Amino acid sequence: MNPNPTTTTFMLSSPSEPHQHLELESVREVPDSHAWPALDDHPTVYEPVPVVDLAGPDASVAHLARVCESWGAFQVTGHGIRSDLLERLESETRRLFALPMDQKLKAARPSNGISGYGLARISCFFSKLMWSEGFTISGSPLDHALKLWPDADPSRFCDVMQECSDEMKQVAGRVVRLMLLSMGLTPEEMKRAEEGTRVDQLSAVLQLNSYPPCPDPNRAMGLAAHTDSSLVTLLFQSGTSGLQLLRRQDQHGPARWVTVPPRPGALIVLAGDLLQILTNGRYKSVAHRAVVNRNHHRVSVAYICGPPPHHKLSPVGKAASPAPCLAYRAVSWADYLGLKAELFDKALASIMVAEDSRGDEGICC
Ligand SMILES: C=C1C[C@]23C[C@@]1(O)CC[C@H]2[C@@]12CCC[C@@](C)(C(=O)O1)[C@H]2[C@@H]3C(=O)O
Ligand SMILES: O=C(O)CCC(=O)C(=O)O
Ligand SMILES: [Fe+2]
Repeated sequence: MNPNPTTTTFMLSSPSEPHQHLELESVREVPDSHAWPALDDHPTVYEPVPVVDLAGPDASVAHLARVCESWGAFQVTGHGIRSDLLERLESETRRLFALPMDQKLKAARPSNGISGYGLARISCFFSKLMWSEGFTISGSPLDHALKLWPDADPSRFCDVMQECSDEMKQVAGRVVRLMLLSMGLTPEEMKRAEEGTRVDQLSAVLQLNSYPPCPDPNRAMGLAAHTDSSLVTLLFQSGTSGLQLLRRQDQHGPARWVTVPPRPGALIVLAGDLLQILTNGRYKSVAHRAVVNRNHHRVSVAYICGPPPHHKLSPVGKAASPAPCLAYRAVSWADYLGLKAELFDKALASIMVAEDSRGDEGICC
């Protein structure tokens, strides 16, 4: 599957690209720099996205295994994160993106850095710019808050971001554990799978996304199709739809985009590439994208979480059919991010163990 039909090898030349930091909200017409040629690459269909209630019987491992295998994503309720905290998360995210561009640029992400304000990192793989802005928080949000609001109390922003990260970590830890339990691993395999993936070990970045209203939504792309590099991503979306999952009913069936409708209080779980590696290809990462709309300013916040950056994750359990053996070599999140930055949607394939060399390496199961 190539979730990125418009991917090119074209790299945007430099940060001085003239339209890179457009104030999108004041643009009356989609400029050529932001006009995407092929948005209808697959049909968009309605299909109810599975819901897993962490506080109810839905959280059964058998149900979860089916959902992970056939969707790689679900809405999660009963997670215990208070709705007033999620409301504050949304309003602080909106407050950040409502700042004037020159203020946001004071907290710009350095060219080789992780944290700060800027275009989606995947932008360099596409010839067109996306109709969105992003802000990545890795570690403490304090330095960012001081740059964004030099004359105001930073705690208003920092407390919400910190509290949300802490709560989302707990939810992510529970979800990852349930996913591993749902694989029916041997006790030995389970022990190995839990190394680096227990709740107290998880590390994460918080990605704030903003999608201003767009005068011609059929020609613009909010965030192009991609998979996250995480074990799992927990996504909060505001009351406007925009997130779409690329779904295939079976391996050879046609792909289509399925919209994830906003569900008050729910978070969305997206399986990431590291989950695909850890589960030996059984639970595949889900390709997703964000589309834009004419009237509403949508925001979303992704808690992108994985093992400690330098922990080497290796596959557990039998490889998903048809591959009979170990499918991926062990890799750390830090190294995998390097591959992703270079190879984008070819990163997973680059760490696959070639079928004919599996036996020679003594790693055939
Ligand atoms: C830890 C990370 C995951 C991420 C790259 C990053 O270093 C920080 C931002 C993350 C993000 C968020 C938007 C989508 C995405 C593909 C991107 O371009 O930046 C993800 C990256 C990822 O999951 O690989
Ligand atoms: O805004 C969305 O719905 C998707 C965001 C996303 O995919 C990401 O931040 O990785
Ligand atoms: Fe994503």
